Amino acid sequence: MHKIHCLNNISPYGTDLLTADYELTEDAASASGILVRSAAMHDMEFGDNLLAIARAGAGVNNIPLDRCAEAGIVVFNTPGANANAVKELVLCALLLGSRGIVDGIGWVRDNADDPAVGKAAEKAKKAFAGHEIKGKKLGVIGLGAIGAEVANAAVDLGMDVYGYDPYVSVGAAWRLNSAVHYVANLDDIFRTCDYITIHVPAMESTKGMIDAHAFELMHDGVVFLNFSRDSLVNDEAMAAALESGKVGCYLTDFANPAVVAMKNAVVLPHLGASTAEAEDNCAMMAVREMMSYIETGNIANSVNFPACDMGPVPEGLRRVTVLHANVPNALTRITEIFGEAGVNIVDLTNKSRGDYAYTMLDLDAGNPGHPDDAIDRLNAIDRVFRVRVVK
Ligand SMILES: NC(=O)c1ccc[n+]([C@@H]2O[C@H](COP(=O)([O-])OP(=O)(O)OC[C@H]3O[C@@H](n4cnc5c(N)ncnc54)[C@H](O)[C@@H]3O)[C@@H](O)[C@H]2O)c1
Ligand SMILES: O=C(O)CC[C@@H](O)C(=O)O
Repeated sequence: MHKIHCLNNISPYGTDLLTADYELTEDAASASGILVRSAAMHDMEFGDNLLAIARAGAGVNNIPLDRCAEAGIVVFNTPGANANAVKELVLCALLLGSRGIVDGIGWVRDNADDPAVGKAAEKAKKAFAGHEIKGKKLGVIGLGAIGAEVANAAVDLGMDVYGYDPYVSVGAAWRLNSAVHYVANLDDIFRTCDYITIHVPAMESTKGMIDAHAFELMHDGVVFLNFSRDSLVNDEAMAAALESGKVGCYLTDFANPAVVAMKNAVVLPHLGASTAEAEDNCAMMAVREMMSYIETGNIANSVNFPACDMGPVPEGLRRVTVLHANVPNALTRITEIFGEAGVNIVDLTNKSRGDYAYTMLDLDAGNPGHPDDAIDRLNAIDRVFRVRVVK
């Protein structure tokens, strides 16, 4: 029986997919799998049984990816599963940043007791007039699942769209509307656009990438949208840019003490992926990825180990998997050990990704040799993180 712990509320559409071989547990320390949304895991101790963490969502900055890799824990996310939800909220934010909607709603609330509110509104409304987004220039930083959807939807709304992503995947580039202008230099997005929206992951390399230099290049009154993570924007520089009018409006999904105090900031409580549809999609994808890894060793959509797929375990074979460091000679050591134990390797896949690698081996169970000795010897290899007999 595999025990699964949910660190956050996970849609039952996901947990209902767990078969009779699984049970939910309140005890994270005994779990083989953890399902999580935004809960912070950096200070968490992980149990020895923990094989996988599946993030029902895109961002994985709440999970210590390298520590997990070195403990033999595969971390998954659910790319694209909540992209439409975020895209729709970004479109809403474009309009909130263009028209006096927020202040207008505030005015109506403040005047709710006035019996002549209708007449008063006709006089007051000139204070809340705005601009149309049609024909305006939108810069999209990051053209992954969300950025590409935002860029395409903005083209459909008549915007002139500029996209920047030096690492764009072939799939995402293929999905982009050909009307999106590809920009090779980020500064050109800052210089050109009336609206800028950022859709990149929070990493050391993207921390504070929207800084005083970026604001210096922007148009006066630019509207800036951040539905990715607050660490991407330097709050001090943003506060100064809002104060001077360089940024006309900052729309962010990430409340913190600095942004809630900013003039002309519209702050939402991390609502980007909070739709029933996105929560269901993410939960189902996370549970499927985790079950597939536990039952077959196949890895899809991991963020710390390479994708690797040998299909279901063939009848009559035994599958062993090895999570290890991406170092010279690792594969030779692994195959040598099985050879010396008299175990025939019928099929094998080895993939690497950055510092980490994964080897899957299907072994001849009819002529088993001494597989237990082999497993002990594999476990003793330096920089082997986990050896698992899947079946
Ligand atoms: N507000 C929310 O509720 C919510 C929901 C989902 C995702 N997010 C955030 O949005 C981010 C993006 O999500 P996604 O699903 O589009 O992810 P994704 O992985 O599909 O796309 C990210 C894109 O950013 C690009 N990129 C990386 N570094 C870059 C850089 N320095 N400059 C320009 N581009 C860069 C990558 O090449 C990739 O194409 C997530 O990492 C997460 O932090 C927020
Ligand atoms: O789980 C959520 O509500 C937010 C998820 C979102 O920030 C993500 O990165 O996918």
